[in-house]
Amino acid sequence: MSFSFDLLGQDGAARAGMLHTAHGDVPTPTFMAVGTAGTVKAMTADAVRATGAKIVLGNTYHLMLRPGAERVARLGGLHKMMDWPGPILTDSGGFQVMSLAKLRKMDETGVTFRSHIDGSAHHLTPERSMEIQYLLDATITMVLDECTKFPATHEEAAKSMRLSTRWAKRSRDAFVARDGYGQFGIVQGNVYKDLREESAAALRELNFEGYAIGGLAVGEGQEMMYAMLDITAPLLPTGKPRYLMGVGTPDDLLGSVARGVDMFDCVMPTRAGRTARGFTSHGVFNLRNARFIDDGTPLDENCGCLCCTRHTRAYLHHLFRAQEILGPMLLTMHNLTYYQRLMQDGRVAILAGNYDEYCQATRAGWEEAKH
Ligand SMILES: NCc1cc(CSc2ccccc2)c2nc(N)[nH]c(=O)c2c1
Ligand SMILES: [Zn+2]
Repeated sequence: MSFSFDLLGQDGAARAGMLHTAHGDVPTPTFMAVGTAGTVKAMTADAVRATGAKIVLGNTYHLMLRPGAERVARLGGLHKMMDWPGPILTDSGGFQVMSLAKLRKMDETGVTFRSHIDGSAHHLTPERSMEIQYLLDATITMVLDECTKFPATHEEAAKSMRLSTRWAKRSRDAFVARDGYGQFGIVQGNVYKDLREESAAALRELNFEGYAIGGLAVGEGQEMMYAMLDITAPLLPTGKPRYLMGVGTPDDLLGSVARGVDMFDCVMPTRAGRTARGFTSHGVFNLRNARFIDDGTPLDENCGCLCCTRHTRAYLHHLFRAQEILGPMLLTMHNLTYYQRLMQDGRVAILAGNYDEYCQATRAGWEEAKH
């Protein structure tokens, strides 16, 4: 079956859809759990499935360095290695090189860098990034791009975006098309309307299976991010999925879905789970806070996850104070479940035509934790 996206409903700019892939279907809007080095941190594959997640992320940069793309392929691919038979989206590696690698140099051919793990030298080109994602057997492949720094002048942003556009063409030419597999272009252009328009138009020419909006959530703030979504989302094909990279908080997700985004990823729920921060329908709680020491109630009474149905806030408080590994495990499980519920309930609201009311009620619930 082919890689396809069904648009099932709209409420203003918000969309509800179904993504069909070789590894299964994904209802949208959807939140993708980040499994950077071939694992969603502190979670077994069964635990990730139990959160309601349908698609997870892998990372070209981390996996090419360790255990190595050819080794993953020899071992049967990332799905087999992770025991995750569902769809996997892999980032192309450029973003991580610029944020993690040492001695990096970028030129027209690609990016040269040394591994942050063992100092070995690497040259990542659009062609090599596509080959690595093929070896990983990624369901959705991302083009190699440059995430323009923020802030950037119009000239810097134009130069960076045009390099990404040339790399997108080379990535598209190097992509091995297969039934049920897709490749996404990544719109750049920083905070400049004309550059976002130029980037989107060039990428539409290459007829990708989906489109990501890159270069946001890089310090511009929510207001500017929303302004760029209002400009960029309408430039993308209505019948193809839109993925906002590296976003965000629960509030970011509600506002970005309202502006036409279908797919998200962020380390926020997993990282917060490891640092005792729980996202709930009543707001964010720091479970290390002494006020939870005798609190025998569930973290979130509206949540059906194992953490909320079998344990209490007092137990979570104890686990984090005692630095027990079960603390991060349970809270990661909960946070990912909360993010999935946000998307699932949002999708129902979009299909029912009351997404605005859903957002208002959800935000009102978050206020409770502040009192
Ligand atoms: N902070 C925003 C952000 C995040 C990511 C990383 S998203 C990710 C992370 C891990 C695994 C899979 C995807 C990006 N990736 C690319 N290729 N381009 C961007 O502009 C960009 C911007
Ligand atoms: Zn829960």
